[in-house]
Amino acid sequence: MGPRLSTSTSDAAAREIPGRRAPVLEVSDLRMTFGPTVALDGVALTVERGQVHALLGENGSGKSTLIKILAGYHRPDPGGRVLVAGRPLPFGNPTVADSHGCRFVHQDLGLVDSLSVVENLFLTSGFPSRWGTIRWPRLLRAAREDLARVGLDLDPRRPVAGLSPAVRTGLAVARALRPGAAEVALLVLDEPTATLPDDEVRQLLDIVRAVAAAGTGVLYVTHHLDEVFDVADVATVLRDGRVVATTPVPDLTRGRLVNQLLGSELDEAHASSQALPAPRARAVLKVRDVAAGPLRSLSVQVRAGELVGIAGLTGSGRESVLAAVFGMLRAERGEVMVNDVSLRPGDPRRAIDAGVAYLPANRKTHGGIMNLTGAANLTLPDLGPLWRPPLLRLGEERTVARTWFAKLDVRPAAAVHLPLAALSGGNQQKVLLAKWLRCRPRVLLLDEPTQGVDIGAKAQIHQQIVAAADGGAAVVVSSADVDELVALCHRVVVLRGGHAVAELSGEALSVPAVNRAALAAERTT
Ligand SMILES: Nc1ncnc2c1ncn2[C@@H]1O[C@H](COP(=O)(O)OP(=O)(O)OP(=O)(O)O)[C@@H](O)[C@H]1O
Repeated sequence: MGPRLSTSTSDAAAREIPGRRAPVLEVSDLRMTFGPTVALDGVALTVERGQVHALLGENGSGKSTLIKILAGYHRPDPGGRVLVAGRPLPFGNPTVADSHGCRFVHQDLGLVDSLSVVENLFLTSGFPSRWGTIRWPRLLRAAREDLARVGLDLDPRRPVAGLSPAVRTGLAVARALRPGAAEVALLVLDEPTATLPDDEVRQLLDIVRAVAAAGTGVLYVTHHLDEVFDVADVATVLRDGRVVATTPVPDLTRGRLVNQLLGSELDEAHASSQALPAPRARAVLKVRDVAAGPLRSLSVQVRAGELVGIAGLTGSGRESVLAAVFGMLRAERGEVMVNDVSLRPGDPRRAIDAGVAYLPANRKTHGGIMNLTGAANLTLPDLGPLWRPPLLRLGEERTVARTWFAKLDVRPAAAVHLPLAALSGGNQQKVLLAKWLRCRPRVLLLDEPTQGVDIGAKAQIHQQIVAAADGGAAVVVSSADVDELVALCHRVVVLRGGHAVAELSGEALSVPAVNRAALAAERTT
């Protein structure tokens, strides 16, 4: 399953040394500027066959820009060179990237929920047919082969809608690896585990190992340091568009990796352990017997100044809780009260008027407005203080934005003026969080608040969430990241099978205890 090597003279650069096959990817001197921003500055990187090569870096360090160049989406500044399995890759053409054997699985997996596994597998490549009739037996056989290639034992006729996130990601990988015009030399995975719970991360890492074992080189973008040690052979760290280091993983320690990432030591234990404020007596948010989708029943009360976590595996109902409380997802049953106001199912407007702010997990579909500036996105929900009819005081808006962006370390400094689309993914997340923190909500609902955020910024975000609670907000955080919940919350409600099966606080609150409760077969409360 090696990469096909061209024999044309223009591909003399194929550089076949007898007995040694060219690396699947060789990047040299890659530079990319967006106006005054230097996103990549002389980047060089090599991925060998069968290697898992982790690519890390702070938010805005240039990872996505590099991937977008490989995918043919961006054209870099002149001078850089990319070889795929020894063949020069022409820039700015997604089809050519594909025919050179580069495949990509982005965070947005591009699956169609209403279709089956087999239909999704053939969606992009077309269905084999004879005289206009789809040859289903052949299709199902090929689908089983595709799934087996990534170690997935799955009925291809199943609808995609019911699959867990790890299996969905595996399916997207299987689709990317479908044999096509060129054999797959390089698979690029862009933060594939951003919102996966621990047990699903393990499942996905098995898939990544299986892909590499078959000879494909894998470029694996992540912010999760544990995954580097679990799955990667080599790690390259970018900072401000430059390669800081490329190190074989056996030569790395966690401390050394953090140092490469941040340019300084970060005391992670210290950074994530916050002194939590003392909750007030008054319950601000009262949720009683709410059911919505996989969530069968949840009752919880949250006091002013209190931080409550929601934990649970995929399918436990965790992902539905905050959307149902906010009203974005119509609850089938139950009651939500904010102080004395009763919220209505499916009526987010009423929730906002009652002082509820909700940061959804999916910033692409429910998040910010990509063509508005960072400052405009920040101030959008509450323009009142900036409004002097008939004018919006733009200077004041920028000052407010600068203050908030400094608190959350939004980069670059020009983010205030830049459209949201020009910010890196992690920095977009920080802007959207700042937007709701600024509104000083009575109830703050946060779904995966630090997804895609680097380890340094995560600590800053946690500080600001705690500060919101200190200011009197009742905060509920739903996260697949159990470490985050344990570091940030007074108590954590664990869901399983749509019900709350445990509530852990004080001494009893720990990562193993939450994981045990999430996995335990029986209900413990
Ligand atoms: N379309 C664009 N226009 C202007 N600047 C851009 C554009 N895309 C990226 N940038 C800038 O290039 C730099 C690198 O961004 P990039 O998205 O590559 O970072 P990243 O390492 O992927 O970050 P993250 O971990 O947050 O996803 C950032 O300063 C970003 O603001």
